[in-house]
Amino acid sequence: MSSPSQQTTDESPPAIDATGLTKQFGSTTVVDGIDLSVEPGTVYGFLGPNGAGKTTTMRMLTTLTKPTDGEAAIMGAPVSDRDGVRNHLGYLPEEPPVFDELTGREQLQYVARLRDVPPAEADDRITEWLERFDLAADADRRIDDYSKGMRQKIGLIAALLHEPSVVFLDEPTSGLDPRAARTVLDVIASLSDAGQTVFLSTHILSVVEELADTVGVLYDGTLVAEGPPAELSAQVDGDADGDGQSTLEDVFLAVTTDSPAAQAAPESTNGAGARQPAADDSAGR
Ligand SMILES: Nc1ncnc2c1ncn2[C@@H]1O[C@H](COP(=O)(O)OP(=O)(O)OP(=O)(O)O)[C@@H](O)[C@H]1O
Repeated sequence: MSSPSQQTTDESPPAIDATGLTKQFGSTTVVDGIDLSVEPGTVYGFLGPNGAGKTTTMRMLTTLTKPTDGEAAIMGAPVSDRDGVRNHLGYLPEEPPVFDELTGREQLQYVARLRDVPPAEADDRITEWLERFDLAADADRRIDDYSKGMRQKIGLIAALLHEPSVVFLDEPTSGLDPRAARTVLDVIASLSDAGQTVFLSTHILSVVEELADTVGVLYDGTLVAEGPPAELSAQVDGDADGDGQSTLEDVFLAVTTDSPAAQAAPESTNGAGARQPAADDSAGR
């Protein structure tokens, strides 16, 4: 997690800055005017039920999908300027894009070239990352023969290889064994310690509780709660999962339902405003 010295100063723009970010597919609005401001060097945990719009939001922030409305910038560079923003960001999507016919090492060398990492430097970094993720012995096998977890590791290394300022990770521990998952969590913590910003979407609340400086909960395309995890948990009025204490799970359950339990939603602690979902929010979805 971040130290106070890594917080944004007047001179530096937020690592991620979005205003009114909106995406419609046809007549359906799947991301509905969200505002985000993520400080450099912090970890932002992005939560929400299946279909809430998390991936769509990340695709807009990583230039892969054009917003229907609103604006976003990464390290001050607008996402509409794809070339300007490209080297600032790394993205691990849910399904890492890899070429089955390449070896793991070739795939990473290819990504390094695309990202303008000098070849000698790239080789050193690739060797280091492969060792860190216990992939060195398999580096020269074709990805075709890799397990899901091995592909995931390659995707993660590919997102980090050019040392981007802002990294977007969609379910980074998906398919990983506990040791590899622990390595990923340690890597995320060390990225943040080094001043890189991590935007982390996951359904694993313990990961967010451990790593996130700020949590945002998306529900039906709207940011319904935002703040430091401990503060959100402390504010939730209830124990929705019945375990005797308020946790991030209680927050999640309270703010991602149209039921009266949503009345227990916490106040946002940094300005997004906790929202009570309206009964017709899911209309047309
Ligand atoms: N290209 C598309 N065309 C039409 N609808 C889409 C498209 N991409 C996503 N959607 C819809 O947008 C909504 C949000 O999808 P999204 O993948 O962003 O959700 P998510 O929060 O990432 O979900 P999950 O947790 O299941 O990964 C869903 O209803 C989905 O069906």
